Amino acid sequence: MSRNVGTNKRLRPVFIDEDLVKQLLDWHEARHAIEQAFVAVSNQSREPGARYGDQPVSSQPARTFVQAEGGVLLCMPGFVGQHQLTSGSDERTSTLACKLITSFRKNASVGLPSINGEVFVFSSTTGKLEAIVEANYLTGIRTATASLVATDHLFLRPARASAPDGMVSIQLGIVGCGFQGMMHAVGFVRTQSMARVRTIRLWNRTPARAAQLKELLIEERKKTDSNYSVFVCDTVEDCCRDCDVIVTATGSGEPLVYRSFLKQKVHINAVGAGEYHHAELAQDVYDDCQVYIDHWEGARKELATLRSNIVGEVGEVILRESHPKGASLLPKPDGMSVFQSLGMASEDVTVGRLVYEKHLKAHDRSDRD
Ligand SMILES: NC(=O)C1=CN([C@@H]2O[C@H](COP(=O)(O)OP(=O)(O)OC[C@H]3O[C@@H](n4cnc5c(N)ncnc54)[C@H](O)[C@@H]3O)[C@@H](O)[C@H]2O)C=CC1
Ligand SMILES: O=C(O)C1=NCCCC1
Repeated sequence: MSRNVGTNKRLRPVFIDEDLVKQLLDWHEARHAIEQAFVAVSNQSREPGARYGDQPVSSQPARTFVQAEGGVLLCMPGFVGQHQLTSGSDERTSTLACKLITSFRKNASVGLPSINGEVFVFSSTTGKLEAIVEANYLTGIRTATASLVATDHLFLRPARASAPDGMVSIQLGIVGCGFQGMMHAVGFVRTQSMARVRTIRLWNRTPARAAQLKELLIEERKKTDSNYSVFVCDTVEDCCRDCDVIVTATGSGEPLVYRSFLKQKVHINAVGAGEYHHAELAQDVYDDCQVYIDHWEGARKELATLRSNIVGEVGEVILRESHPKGASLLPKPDGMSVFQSLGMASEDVTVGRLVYEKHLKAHDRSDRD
């Protein structure tokens, strides 16, 4: 009997570590993977007869949380069917994966990231585990990219469409300069075809962390041939002042951003999770904005106490752009929009698959099942 009968050709799954993930993942390809995830989830949310046959579908239950002494373990399984790996390609793939990720807030005191995870990628035909992808950087780039995609579809595209030269420039505010704040700031400066970044305002509870991010963004300015200014702000109010786009990425359990800090028209990506997922913005912000989510299934569970006008999923906004039937879900032209980012398994599924496929391409494809 062949040694592989009853097992499979590859004896062990591929392990793709953080350094490799950083080499393999690119902001533009990640964007396509995240758009596919958003669209797959929203296509699936439609009535079966109203689904688009040319778009991906998904299966993604609400994630589970297991509380431990020092933090929490999240289990995030998902399947995305018939998604495109690269923009414009005819090739489709289906991916089954599960991210296991922990959030241990006090890890900074022992020099570790507070969020640590892995994505397990399975064959969607045999169910065999094919790859384990370290998912700290992956979670950073996928979460920042989800905010970039939401910002583009909800705020920048409409702004570009009404700008005489089709160009938009923004003042960006980053409230919380930890790992996610840093990834979001870098994401905005690396993808300036969406909007030129004019100014970046930074606030962090410990100002030294904002100062560190300022240094990094000054380095990025040279690499990206940009000319934005970067300011470290003493207060959240000062950070938000005159911003067009804001990212909140803290662990705060208390409101940090109030309506009076904000311009009339602003887009906020609310990413951080304190005790619950909508703690960073004050009720007077939620009273006056339109909220967009990544997925209803998760929102029903994790945003159950949110009092606001939830318009719908970002993926449904994207689907209606390309298949213009029915009313537009876009924010009111002079209103405030909030992308309430929970984070969802489908994002890790499509980005995990992208990393794995790029790894196979870069190495020996022949070891594939
Ligand atoms: N929506 C999503 O998909 C994801 C959300 N997250 C959430 O994003 C947040 C940031 O995560 P990371 O940057 O990885 O963590 P990190 O540990 O690198 O940074 C945490 C940040 O929160 C700030 N912070 C903590 N408590 C605060 C308080 N009470 N008031 C003001 N600032 C406070 C810290 O100063 C720091 O800037 C967390 O809440 C995390 O759960 C993380 C990953 C994905
Ligand atoms: O979606 C994720 O990944 C996470 N979301 C909330 C905090 C931990 C990681």
